[in-house]
Amino acid sequence: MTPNTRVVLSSDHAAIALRQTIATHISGLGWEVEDIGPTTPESTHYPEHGRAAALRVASGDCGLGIVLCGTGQGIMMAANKVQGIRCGVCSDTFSARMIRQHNNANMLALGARVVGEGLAIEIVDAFLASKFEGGRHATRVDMIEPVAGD
Ligand SMILES: O=C(CO)[C@H](O)[C@H](O)COP(=O)(O)O
Repeated sequence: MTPNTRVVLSSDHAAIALRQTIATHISGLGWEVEDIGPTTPESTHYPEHGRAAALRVASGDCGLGIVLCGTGQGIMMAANKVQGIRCGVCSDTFSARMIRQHNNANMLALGARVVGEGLAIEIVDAFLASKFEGGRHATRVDMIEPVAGD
């Protein structure tokens, strides 16, 4: 099967410039980019943007997603509420590699108020270049299931 090389990007107002820089960068690497905004700097709500990007990945329309907000945390939480999404927030390249290799993450979250542009690009590169290793990690990823709280 041909891998889906389409990557969806979204952010809130805190990360527009970094998101656009990443879009240009990965497009230059040959990835097909779906940048779903926003493009204007008005204050907006990260849950909406996290969900919108996650739905594009969960539907199979995009193979991977990259979402950004001030810390990366809120938009990661929102993305992970969509069934089938495994999104990790990363501030280092080791974690970006591991969330693909061990956790089969299909989305990466970044904090534009946490990491600078150079590091963010390296994190994105590490994420996109890494592949799920399967094996014992597949068993564990399959165990990540929603459960009702008490
Ligand atoms: O990081 C975020 C969520 O995790 C948001 O980007 C942040 O909370 C937005 O803050 P503000 O409205 O003050 O710009």
